[in-house]
Amino acid sequence: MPVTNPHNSTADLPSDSSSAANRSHQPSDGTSKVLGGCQITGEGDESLNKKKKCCEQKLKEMAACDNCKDDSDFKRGLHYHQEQRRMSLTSTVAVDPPSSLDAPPPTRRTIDLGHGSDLIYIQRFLPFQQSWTFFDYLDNHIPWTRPTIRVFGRSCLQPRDTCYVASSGLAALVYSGYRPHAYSWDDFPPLREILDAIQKALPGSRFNSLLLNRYKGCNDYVGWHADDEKLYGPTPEIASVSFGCERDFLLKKKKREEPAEKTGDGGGSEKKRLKRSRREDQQSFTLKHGSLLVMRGYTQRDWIHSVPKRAKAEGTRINLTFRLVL
Ligand SMILES: O=C(O)CCC(=O)C(=O)O
Ligand SMILES: [Fe+2]
Repeated sequence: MPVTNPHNSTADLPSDSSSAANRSHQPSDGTSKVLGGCQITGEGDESLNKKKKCCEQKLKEMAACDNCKDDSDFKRGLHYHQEQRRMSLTSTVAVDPPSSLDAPPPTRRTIDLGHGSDLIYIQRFLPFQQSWTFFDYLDNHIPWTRPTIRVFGRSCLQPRDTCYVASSGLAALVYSGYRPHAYSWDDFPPLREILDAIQKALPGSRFNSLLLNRYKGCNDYVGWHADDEKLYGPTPEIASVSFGCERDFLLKKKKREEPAEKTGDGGGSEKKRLKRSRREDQQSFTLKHGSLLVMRGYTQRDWIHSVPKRAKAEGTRINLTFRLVL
């Protein structure tokens, strides 16, 4: 399977032409619930490798496990918000969340992927209610388009809505034969507020462009790709903020050609090594409403990522990826 630049090739193929990798790396939806048309998983903010353990301890350690404890408050608040939205779809969410949502400061997790790649995940990066206000603004004011792109010589509709914002004078972004118009930051003042919050959380980091994606339901997706285009340099930092319906974000290590080790044990230790490496070479997050995920170092060189289709993700999700064009 070719590794692609962000929005071309397999990343944007229609589902009927998705690769085997696209189908085989999707964790089960067994723990999901659907509340008001939006998927809320029963899981915390950790990678799947750790989530199961967290949930097993849930009953024993409710007092000690912040994520489990926070999650139920979060779900209650989300349910509450959706009720309010149902009652007043035109309002810009001027309702207060339950008071138990006020408290905890955002917890930051760093995930070392090895070999100079790492991730930061902050589940509650933006306050819950403010995040719905951003969601409503973005949903209604961004000039979303669903462009026709060219993939392997074929024209197809990109499987999600998109928009691009960039500072003036930067090299143009072109992908899959499509060159998005670069809107100005001044056109959408709330984007600056989000950018300021990111820069405060990541001192020393700089971003001057933003790719926006809107997934309008379970069939919208982004296929496996790396954002490894030359205009971002060798170690791009990409800050990704999510609003609305939770979706899974998968990471998978790019394949390297490695000669098989000869161990003389009938292949037993080789099998163990492969099993271990398969586990270590995948990460999965359920990206929550108001969360921030940052990919850093060599993540784009050594890993690919995707947001696969999810039958139960009926609601709309908006994702913003802030990048620095060098
Ligand atoms: O929607 C997401 O979380 C990821 C989007 C993405 O990978 C991209 O825009 O390059
Ligand atoms: Fe990406």
